[in-house]
Amino acid sequence: MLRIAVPNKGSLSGPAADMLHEAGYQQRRESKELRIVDPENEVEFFYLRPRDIAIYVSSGRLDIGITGRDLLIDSGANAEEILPLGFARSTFRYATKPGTAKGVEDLNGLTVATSYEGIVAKHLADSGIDASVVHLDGAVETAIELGVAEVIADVVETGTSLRNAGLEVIGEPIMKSEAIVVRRTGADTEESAESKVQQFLRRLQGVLVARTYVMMDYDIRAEHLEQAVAITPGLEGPTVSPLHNEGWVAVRAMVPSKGAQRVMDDLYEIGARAILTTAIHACRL
Ligand SMILES: Nc1ncnc2c1ncn2[C@@H]1O[C@H](COP(=O)(O)OP(=O)(O)OP(=O)(O)O)[C@@H](O)[C@H]1O
Ligand SMILES: O=P(O)(O)OC[C@H]1O[C@H](OP(=O)(O)OP(=O)(O)O)[C@H](O)[C@@H]1O
Ligand SMILES: [Mg+2]
Repeated sequence: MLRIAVPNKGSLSGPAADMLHEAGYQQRRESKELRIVDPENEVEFFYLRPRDIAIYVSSGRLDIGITGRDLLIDSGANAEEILPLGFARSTFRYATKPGTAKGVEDLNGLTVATSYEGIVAKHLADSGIDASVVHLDGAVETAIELGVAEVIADVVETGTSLRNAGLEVIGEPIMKSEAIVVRRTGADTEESAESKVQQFLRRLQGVLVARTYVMMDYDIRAEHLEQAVAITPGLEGPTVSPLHNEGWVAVRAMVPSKGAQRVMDDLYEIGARAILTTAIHACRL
């Protein structure tokens, strides 16, 4: 049975459960459940604090886990990213009251409050900056107002929390994060478990593709086919079938959903008609 760690709370929890559900896995019915078995798929899910997941996985007790890239790096655990999942995207940045500092080079002698001590201590050391780091559990934006630090380093998505606290980002982002699948570094799983891991990853990749592509069908005169194929190259090449109406062909290709309307406009311009897009519910590439 494959043992998988899933975030139990926070920004990662809901989207991770949705993705697993879309991939055909059973998920817990209520948020107090700590583990569930999905016997049909031979998988056991453990609902753990996102911050702890890389540590459990690195211990070898759990095969894989879903966590944030920033949390993995912060933990310093012996685990590696094996698949980015495209949700819970954020940046990790320094911020201060306007006028305190312009960049990381101005942080010497200051105190930085953060929940991500591992990332910050390493970044300061790598930048040759001698600053103190104070660890807080969350809501670090308030630390400056309350005099605990002059600088914070935190997750920034929309920037709303920073604006509300009257803070502004300084310097370049320390890192970009998103939800990821992690696995113990150098895990030498036995063959049957390895094939289960690969099947799990293929299912999640299928969800990612289904979320980012649509299926496009259209009819076009054969003499414009090459132009049309250049617009909709598909993944391995589009399917082209003859139409009963002589001189016309039907084309079917996967197209990134972002920009699908523009693709339809371009196809129409070169003479394509009956252009349809349909959602993809699941796929294996
Ligand atoms: N506003 C946000 N937008 C996108 N991702 C976020 C946001 N806040 C946190 N994350 C991501 O969520 C992960 C942190 O999860 P964690 O559960 O520890 O914090 P949280 O989502 O802030 O929840 P909590 O309410 O418990 O603080 C990190 O990978 C982080 O980058
Ligand atoms: O840029 P924004 O869109 O405002 O998002 C970033 C904020 O979201 C998270 O906080 P959360 O609400 O989880 O509270 P926390 O600080 O207690 O973790 C994160 O720690 C930032 O504070
Ligand atoms: Mg938080």
